[in-house]
Amino acid sequence: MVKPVLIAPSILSADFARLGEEARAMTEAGADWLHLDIMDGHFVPNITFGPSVVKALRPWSALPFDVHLMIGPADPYIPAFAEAGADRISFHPEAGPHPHRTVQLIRSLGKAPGVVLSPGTPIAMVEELLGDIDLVLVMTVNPGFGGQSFIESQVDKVARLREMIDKAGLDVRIEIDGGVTPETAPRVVAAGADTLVAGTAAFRGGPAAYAANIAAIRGNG
Ligand SMILES: O=C(CO)[C@H](O)[C@H](O)COP(=O)(O)O
Ligand SMILES: [Co+2]
Repeated sequence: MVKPVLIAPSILSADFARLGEEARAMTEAGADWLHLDIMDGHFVPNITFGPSVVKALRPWSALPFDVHLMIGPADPYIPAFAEAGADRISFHPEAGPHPHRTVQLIRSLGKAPGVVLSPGTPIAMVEELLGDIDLVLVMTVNPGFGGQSFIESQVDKVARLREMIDKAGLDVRIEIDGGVTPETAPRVVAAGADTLVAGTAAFRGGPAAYAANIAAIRGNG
């Protein structure tokens, strides 16, 4: 199933003192979704922000908010992120003992569930959930920080996952997160990805460069 490639800039690389303006600038520059990285200093070795910041950002952009939870446990906080304005909520299956229950919770709140595979996490961790989710987020860096180098071995994982999804006739997006640049993007798209998160490559150069950055990642640069 071929889908148009969507670009989801991660505001992890935005100017945190001007987050609202940054969200608006990325929206006007042609982004498809805004990716919001939630880190708790426990599941990953970094801390970002919580539902109150998601809520504060909501008036600045009408784009879908793609919330990437790097928190453990995730379930107790999911209703607050849904209430704050998340449209899509993805979680790491290692964050709790019952990932299918987490999928059900996200769905019950009217949001699109996604499961995240870290570089060391096998496809088997999502296989039984594929029929119930909207998206698999394949991480091409270890979660926790922006600006890391793309991990090449994950390209083959994307290809295997695409084959599995297509063989089952499922409508599940494959999103890539970490080290996405105009150079790495075409390789993951060729392997079957249809949604690209970009932090560093989307926000470099400041607001005047955002439209060109997005076009370059999309392959129209
Ligand atoms: O989830 C993340 C890190 O855990 C970020 O979304 C990701 O790292 C984006 O940043 P960059 O494009 O700079 O790698
Ligand atoms: Co992310």
